[in-house]
Amino acid sequence: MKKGVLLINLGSPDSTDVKDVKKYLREFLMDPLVIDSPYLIRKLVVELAILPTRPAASAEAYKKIWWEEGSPLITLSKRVQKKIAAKSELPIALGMRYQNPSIQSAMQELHDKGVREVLVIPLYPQYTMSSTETVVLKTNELQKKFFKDMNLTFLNSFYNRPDYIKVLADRIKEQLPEHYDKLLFSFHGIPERHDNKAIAKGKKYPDLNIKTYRDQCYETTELVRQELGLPEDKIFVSFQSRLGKDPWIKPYTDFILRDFPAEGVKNLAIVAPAFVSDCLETLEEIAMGGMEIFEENGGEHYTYLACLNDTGPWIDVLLKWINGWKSSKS
Ligand SMILES: C=CC1=C(C)c2cc3[nH]c(cc4nc(cc5[nH]c(cc1n2)c(C)c5CCC(=O)O)C(CCC(=O)O)=C4C)c(C)c3C=C
Ligand SMILES: [Fe+2]
Ligand SMILES: [Fe+2]
Repeated sequence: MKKGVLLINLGSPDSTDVKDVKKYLREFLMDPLVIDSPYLIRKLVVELAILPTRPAASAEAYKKIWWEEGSPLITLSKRVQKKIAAKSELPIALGMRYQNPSIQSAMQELHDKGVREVLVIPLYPQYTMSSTETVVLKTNELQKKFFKDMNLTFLNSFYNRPDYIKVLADRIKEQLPEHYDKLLFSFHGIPERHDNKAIAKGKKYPDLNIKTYRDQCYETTELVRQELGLPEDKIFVSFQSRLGKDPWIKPYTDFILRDFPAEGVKNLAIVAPAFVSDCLETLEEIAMGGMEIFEENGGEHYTYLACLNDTGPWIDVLLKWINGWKSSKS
């Protein structure tokens, strides 16, 4: 059967217009794996509490980081796709969980090329319901509805794969300033409830060996720390991008950035390993907003370390995974 690869990332609005941002946020936040309340409650929260005001604020944030080619997240994901395609004989398609290019269009593209055996790579190192799980669910749904003759295999997470750890550690090392007091690993947060659901599921199905998202984030950090040969007290972990009033997993990045300078951390390097591509949450929230919080509270030097993006060694790791799958299927 002809093989192909489907890369999937989160997605961005089609433009920085408020109406496009609103459309994107509606699709994103109405996903029951992102806001996991019953439908009517979710609908009320999204339509009455979030959508009247957030799209305008988010559109302003997107304007600060938008590139000539469009959203950084999508532009970088397209570059990754092209670079992999140039080195692989398999068709490589790219879809976004929310908005465009859609997962359906990417599956159609592969199907039109005769591909019936697909490796799906959700571009999230750590799995949780709002990252990998929603991608798996959506892609399976589309397969059942439109592409019954396609067979899907998922690469479900890679937060602890040695080649991922190595490439992430190297990427950090090449950007680390000579002097810094701490290296902060800031991961995208999730509501605590989401990890509690993972714990409950793990108890019910012990054979699945389910880990919480928070534990995976700490494991990625510890493995990278060991790879870099750094002492434990040089490293700190926190969680960014809260939304709403529910408790999210702690500690919170913005609070840490606020408190670090008074604790003697004046010189900070910060990396965001929940993201393989730079995006709104890294470029605006961390590189810009984070620096502002840190400096307003007495911080002196703040260095944001960019994501893996379309760097050669990361492309080579993805190619290695793809080739491993390809040979296991032949
Ligand atoms: C309940 C809300 C949210 C959960 C849970 C959540 C989990 C989650 N998100 C990412 C990755 C990204 N999120 C991005 C933006 C973003 N995230 C939320 C909310 C939740 N995310 C919102 C409302 C937004 C939109 C922007 C805003 O208005 O602030 C992005 C950036 C997209 C871009 O276009 O650049 C990424 C990437 C992960 C990995 C994750 C769970 C682990
Ligand atoms: Fe998010
Ligand atoms: Fe944010």
